Amino acid sequence: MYLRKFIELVPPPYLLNRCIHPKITRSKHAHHLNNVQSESIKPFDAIPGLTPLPVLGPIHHFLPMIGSLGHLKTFYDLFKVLYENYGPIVKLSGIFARADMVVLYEPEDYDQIFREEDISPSRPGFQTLVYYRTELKKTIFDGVYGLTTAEGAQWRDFRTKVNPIFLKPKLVKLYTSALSEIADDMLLKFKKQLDNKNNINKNFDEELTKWSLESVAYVGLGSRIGCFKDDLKEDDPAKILITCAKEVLEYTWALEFRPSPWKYFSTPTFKKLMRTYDRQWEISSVFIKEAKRQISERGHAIPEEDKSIIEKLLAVDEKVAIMMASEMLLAGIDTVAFSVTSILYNLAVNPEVQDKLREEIHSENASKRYLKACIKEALRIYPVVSTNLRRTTKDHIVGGYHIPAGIDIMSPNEFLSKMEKYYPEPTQFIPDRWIVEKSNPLYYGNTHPMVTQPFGFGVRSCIGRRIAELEIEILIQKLIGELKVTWTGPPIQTETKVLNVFKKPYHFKFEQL
Ligand code: HEM
Repeated sequence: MYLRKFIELVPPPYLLNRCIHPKITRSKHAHHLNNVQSESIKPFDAIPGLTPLPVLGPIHHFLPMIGSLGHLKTFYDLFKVLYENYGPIVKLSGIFARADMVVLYEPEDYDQIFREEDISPSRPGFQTLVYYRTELKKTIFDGVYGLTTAEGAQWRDFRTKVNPIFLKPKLVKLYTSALSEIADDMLLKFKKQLDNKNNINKNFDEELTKWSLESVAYVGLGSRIGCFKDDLKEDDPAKILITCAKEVLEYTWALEFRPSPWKYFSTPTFKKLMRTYDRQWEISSVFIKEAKRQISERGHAIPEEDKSIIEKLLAVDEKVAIMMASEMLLAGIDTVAFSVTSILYNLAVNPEVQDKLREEIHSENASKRYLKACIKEALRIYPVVSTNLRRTTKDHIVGGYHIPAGIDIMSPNEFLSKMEKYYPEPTQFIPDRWIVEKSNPLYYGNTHPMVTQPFGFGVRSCIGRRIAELEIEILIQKLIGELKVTWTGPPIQTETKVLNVFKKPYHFKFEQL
């Protein structure tokens, strides 16, 4: 029953193409065109791009062998092929069961839309999670739909409540000592396995995921959850959360980025995903209730500046605290683990950069200037999120075309960040470009500020940025301060599975200094 209701809310792609645009936006569109025709603005339909087949949409372009785009492994490859075939503005209709999309390759063009939309920015979330929160569990969530899935006034209301808590550098810094302890545990794990290179590489992403989960859970759930225990049983809350994080990505990829009829009936994968969200919510609630109990036992008479994120969230509302924990577990595990892998890989294949960083780590220099530059450079070359996204809420005229409301605008940041046009030696890992003087040709400020946006843009940008940066800085300082890292295999490859991921096997070698 729920499902049918949801289908009415979110029509399938071919219906979106046929009815929503013609009926809702085209009327506006036609009116608008009457006004702008004389100014030679081209209509939305004239934007070059993939031609859809009836019912199938443009999926045939992606089919291996017969598709015009071939078998693409990453969003980077997709954006490259589209750019080469169609130029700086490309339309995609009915892909991934979503609304029409337009890729804008000129930073000035998407800058214009992102800015004009930044009062109440809309970014469509995973539709399966939207369904879970707004339909299946509507009565539980009761209007508290989280940052990744809420839109309009509900998003604004939630973000306004949590912004002052997450964006205060002083508050985030309170976590330095706990995050250092967690990084020490990670370092110890690496050190124990130094003699066993195969083991390190086999378990590399799993161990790093445990570290990022342990770190973000400490912030979001208020206690150590014990991811590093040697004998984690299947029913251990830490083990359940590790499994949930993995399953969310796997099932979301299968349901939202591959053809799936989940909107018409509950497929087995869809049911599994709903159960995964249930388990994650239940575990988060248990931890949050425990944190609440401990705080009320201790009493609230401590200085405001010493209060933790969880305490401040609980002061807003218990449901907001659980929802925010759930968001952190969703958005703060793989993103951070991927970014650390990228930094370590780039340091491993650039030993002179690694030496320079180690020198800074061992010095008295507290600015961490070079470390921060290394992180920025790794996020430029390997951003975990390849593209930023906004859904238009009004009409725009961009690049000579009319773009109506309801269109997903994509900025291909990863693709642009690797273009010679924007960065000299774009595929080289050169952290210095983030710190050299203006007169130096490498100076990052020579490029448009919208080209590289690893944490997104404006008021809807990543709320966990400061936490992520702190976690990464602490871990990299510890690892590079004590270990030498090299890479002994062919260049690392990425693929896109919702987020960018590195392909296995890994070829890291760590040595004690
Ligand atoms: C290196 C690590 C990370 C990267 C590269 C990253 C990147 C991003 C990006 C690109 C967005 C979309 C922003 C936009 O649309 O403008 C985003 C949103 C978000 N991120 Fe992160 N993120 C990271 C870590 C984290 C962490 C650790 C947390 C939680 C503590 C987190 C929580 C969120 C949330 C809740 C949103 C949705 C914000 C909203 O819609 O208001 N992220 N992130």
